[in-house]
Amino acid sequence: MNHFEVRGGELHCEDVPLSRIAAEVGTPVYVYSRATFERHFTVFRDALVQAGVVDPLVAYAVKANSNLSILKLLSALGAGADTVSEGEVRRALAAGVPGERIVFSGVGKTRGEIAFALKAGVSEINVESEPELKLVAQVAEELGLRAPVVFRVNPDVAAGGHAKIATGKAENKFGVSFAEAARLYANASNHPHLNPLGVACHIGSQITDLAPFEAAFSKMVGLVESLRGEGMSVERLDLGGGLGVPYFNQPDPPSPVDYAAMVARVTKGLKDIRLAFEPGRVIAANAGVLLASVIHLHERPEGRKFLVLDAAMNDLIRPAMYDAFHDIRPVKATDAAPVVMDVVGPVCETGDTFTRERALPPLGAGDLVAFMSAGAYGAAMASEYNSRPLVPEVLVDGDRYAVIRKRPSYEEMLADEIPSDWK
Ligand SMILES: Cc1ncc(COP(=O)(O)O)c(C=O)c1O
Ligand SMILES: N[C@@H](CCCC[NH3+])C(=O)O
Repeated sequence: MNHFEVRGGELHCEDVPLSRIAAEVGTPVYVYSRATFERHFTVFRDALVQAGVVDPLVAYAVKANSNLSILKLLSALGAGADTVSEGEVRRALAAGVPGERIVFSGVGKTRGEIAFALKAGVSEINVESEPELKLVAQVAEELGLRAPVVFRVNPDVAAGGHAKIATGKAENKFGVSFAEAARLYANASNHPHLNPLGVACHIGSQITDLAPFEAAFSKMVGLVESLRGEGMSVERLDLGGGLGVPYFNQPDPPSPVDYAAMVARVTKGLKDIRLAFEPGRVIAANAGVLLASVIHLHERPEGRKFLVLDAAMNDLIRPAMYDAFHDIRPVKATDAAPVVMDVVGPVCETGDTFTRERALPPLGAGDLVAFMSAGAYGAAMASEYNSRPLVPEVLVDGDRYAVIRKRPSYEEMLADEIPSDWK
């Protein structure tokens, strides 16, 4: 079931023509399908349950798309939240995610953030280094409580994909090294203010092959067994996120069903353990598009064509940052022969190029285009670079839509700045 499809010659999100949103809200704008978000979450969770995983904690990675309305609808389906800052913990709480379904990850949590999360009753603080373990213990002692900690272990597994989003190799900053995990776990077990619950790993993002997951998860299962063998209690194994999504012309990732079957197979020997997952992209990416208007087509006499849009790298940074490919579709379908062009934004950076030499239908000023698969790491990574107001977001539900983050006015954009009165 695809909720972004051409009907009557025009691209729709569910039952709403994208041209209507462009006319009423303006462009650039992110447009999300509620039904797709809900389906993706349900498919992921149900795949695990059907494969035999009992009561998985599916903690949606808030960073992928952190809009409160999105968090609210996932929370209502039973989703937890994987968070990496106090801001994300606050978002999750504000959206109604109960503390016991919140995971707090990240390599540099501050004292204040740890205190906030502990007071909020998060389910696990994923500790990523020895100094952080000490800090969590200190804060827990000051607050007079026992901190639920899970050790994020770096399994030293290469996940493939773009180097900027690989996290599971020893050279990456994430997690305690495999070799020190047992010692730190034992220290925590003997500490009055620490309650070690288990271990976690997250090896990267947009992973399109099961093999690296399987290699990492097998190591984690071995670690749980050896910790238990040394008499330590391990009740949780958090397997992170990272499952890739189809980005049009790229290798098809494994389905959630294949992923779940592998998880069930690799973990089946472990008894009395709760599995947790932190999927982000697989829930959000294909649930959203970035809708933009063509400002003009600039044709050089030598032949190169630049399609200049009103969306730019500040609205969708993935192509500039990771050379990411997003399918670009005209909102009005046409059979006209394609033309080869570069698609660029108005920002003053050469990197503000969404794609080079892409064959697209003829397009000109005022035409609308949609960047597909933009629901994850799109709006969440947007900025105001070049003093462009933060891109708004719209959620579609059947034949209705709601603006779930408005476009700030220029006055609002400037309002937080305090001009100094220095001479
Ligand atoms: C700790 C952690 N968990 C989960 C995720 C979500 O990853 P993805 O969106 O690839 O599922 C990330 C981002 O890669 C992460 O850093
Ligand atoms: N922001 C990245 C994914 C990073 C995942 C965060 N650990 C992307 O758009 O592909």
